[in-house]
Amino acid sequence: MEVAGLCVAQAVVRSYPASEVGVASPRVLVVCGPGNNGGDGLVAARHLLFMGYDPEIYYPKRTPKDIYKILVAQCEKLNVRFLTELPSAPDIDRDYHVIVDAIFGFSFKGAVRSPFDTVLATLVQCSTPIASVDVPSGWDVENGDPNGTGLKPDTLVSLTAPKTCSQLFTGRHHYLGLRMVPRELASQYKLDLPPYPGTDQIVRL
Ligand SMILES: NC(=O)C1=CN([C@@H]2O[C@H](COP(=O)(O)OP(=O)(O)OC[C@H]3O[C@@H](n4cnc5c(N)ncnc54)[C@H](OP(=O)(O)O)[C@@H]3O)[C@@H](O)[C@H]2O)[C@@H](O)CC1
Ligand SMILES: [K+]
Repeated sequence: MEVAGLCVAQAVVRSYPASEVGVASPRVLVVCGPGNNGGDGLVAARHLLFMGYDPEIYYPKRTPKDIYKILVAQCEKLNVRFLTELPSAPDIDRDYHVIVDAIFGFSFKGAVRSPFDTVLATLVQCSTPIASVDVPSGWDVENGDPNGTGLKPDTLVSLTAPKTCSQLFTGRHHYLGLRMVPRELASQYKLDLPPYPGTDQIVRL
């Protein structure tokens, strides 16, 4: 999860460099869900801070497991702000340069339940670019967003290997991250993963 979050932070900085955003510390709204996808978001927020960005976190459903408590405590110690409410779409568009969607990953299924139904309804209305972690939240992991009413991320950070739904991603930036698939596993599952450049943990697809 630590490496996954680092990959996400690197992808955000590459897609939205401060020089292009036009401010010294781009403001990032990191929206976290209750599982490991949300954990990736908590880690990414911390790394974004160290990369000179200005992250804030909305984490409405906290799973009481030590791993998440520790990740929250690390952010709190660094004075990363946790929002008690998700701002409205116009306020998000006014106040943030990027949204990190770390709500659901590959374990999402069925209809979106509260409180994330209203969270996604707000994010869908935003024009701020969205960087989705592993799977655009609300998309079916296999079939994506057949009705075209869900999130339309500008960046997708696929982790380990792109999920089937990533074939339907139409945003500008697609990265693969988590450079730690054993060769035997890649061969067993016939994963045709691209080489990572140099020492990078992400590769642009
Ligand atoms: N190699 C790996 O494994 C690595 C995995 N990594 C990351 O982990 C991600 C997978 O994490 P995961 O398995 O914890 O689940 P995830 O996708 O975050 O969401 C599940 C949570 O969502 C909820 N939920 C589900 N459906 C719902 C619905 N319809 N409506 C509402 N809620 C719903 C459900 O909560 P519940 O409501 O059941 O309490 C559950 O807690 C993966 O995509 C990648 O990002 C990397 O960190 C490192 C390497
Ligand atoms: K996601």
